[in-house]
Amino acid sequence: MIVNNNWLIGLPKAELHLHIEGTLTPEQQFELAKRNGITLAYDSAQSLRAAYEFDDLSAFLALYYQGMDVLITQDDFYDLAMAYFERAAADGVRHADISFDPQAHLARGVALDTCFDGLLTAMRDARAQFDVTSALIMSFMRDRDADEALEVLEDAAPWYGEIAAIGLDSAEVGNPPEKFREVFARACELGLPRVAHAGEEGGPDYVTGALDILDVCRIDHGVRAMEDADLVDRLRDSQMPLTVCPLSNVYLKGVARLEDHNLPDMIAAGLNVNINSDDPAYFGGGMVNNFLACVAAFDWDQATCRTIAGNGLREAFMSDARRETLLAALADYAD
Ligand code: HPA
Ligand SMILES: [Zn+2]
Repeated sequence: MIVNNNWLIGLPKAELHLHIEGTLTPEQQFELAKRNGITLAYDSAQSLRAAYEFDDLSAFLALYYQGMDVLITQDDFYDLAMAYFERAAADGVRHADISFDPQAHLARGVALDTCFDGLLTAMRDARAQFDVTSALIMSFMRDRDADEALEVLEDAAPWYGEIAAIGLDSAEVGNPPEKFREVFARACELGLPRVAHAGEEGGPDYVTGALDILDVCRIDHGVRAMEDADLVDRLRDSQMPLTVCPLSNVYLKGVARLEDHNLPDMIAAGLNVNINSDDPAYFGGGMVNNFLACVAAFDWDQATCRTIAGNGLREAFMSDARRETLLAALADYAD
């Protein structure tokens, strides 16, 4: 059966690797800049979008962290997240694990409670308005000091009950997992699950480090794990979830074309992969666009799309009841 746009929208999906700041569209950036009396370095949303040409992760991160300067108030975080949830719902996303970078906001003088209150209120409202459930991942920036991350982790104590996991993102190469050994050990002590970006631009040793040193329950990206056969065996045997972001890898030049991506090899190796949009405002759109791109590049059929969607639903941070509902909806979903 042909896999088309409408079928993919109806396919029950979870998104596990999504930076909420990466959902900030140029149009919303201008809207929030105006609301907060900020002058942007671009004269229109169109010219800002035209600047979205990235040679690598660090070129993207420079623009990405600059973009979030418009997020000042609780309402800004709320509106950002609600706009994402509305688009995600239209894409047939039924659950999203959304991550945010508190340090990027604290460094600009935006308090933790501003971020948490705005995001958590939006998450609650999105469930009621769009039937999209969600979980929150507090991510640390690996290019900043580990001491700072530890301090933020302690300062987030009032919200431990609201945090599904801690994460690790930003510039990977030169900031290996061992830099965050203490932070992740503390999170473990606090009973907080852990995920980390690894093997996006960094080599397979970053993935091994995330497993051995950070004791993560999911690897974000993980595509370069394929360069180490023993690691591939380990990931397959443990069925460690890998949150792959196909269009992100193309936009950040990890691969020249999606056809060159090793995602089909990962699936053939028996790895537990799911697909995600990472930063949809920057990398060519949301979940349906990522699925469509894979269908076009790898000739995926409905069965493959179902398997990948099921992998996401099984590994997302959601309640057992919600998972049961969504897996039943997936099983019932017609060809
Ligand atoms: O793809 C990414 N990698 C690392 N950090 C990030 N922050 C947003 N997106 C990314
Ligand atoms: Zn990411």
